[in-house]
Amino acid sequence: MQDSLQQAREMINEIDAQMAELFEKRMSAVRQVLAYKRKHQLPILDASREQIVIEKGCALIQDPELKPYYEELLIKQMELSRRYQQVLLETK
Ligand SMILES: C=C(O[C@@H]1C=C(C(=O)O)C=C[C@H]1O)C(=O)O
Repeated sequence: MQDSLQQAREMINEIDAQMAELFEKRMSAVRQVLAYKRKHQLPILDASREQIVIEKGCALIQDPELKPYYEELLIKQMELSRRYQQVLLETK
């Protein structure tokens, strides 16, 4: 039991490390999007793009039970992305 708990948590640690790396990469791409928006005076929020991100993302999830959780994660991620863009816009 101890062993299987430890194994599962090690797997979670590895997955979290990969996700942290991907999160930084995503935010780097977000900075590039912001540079374009700044240049062309576009708003941070693009609701139609967010809908596409959600649809494409959820289509990648195999287990239907997990789809609503993943959708929530994507929504939160984009909210953070917009907050980050707002901070960059105000400070840099
Ligand atoms: C990054 C963008 O800005 C916002 C954040 C998004 C995201 O994090 O995926 C998507 C749409 C926008 O509301 C974008 O327009 O692509």
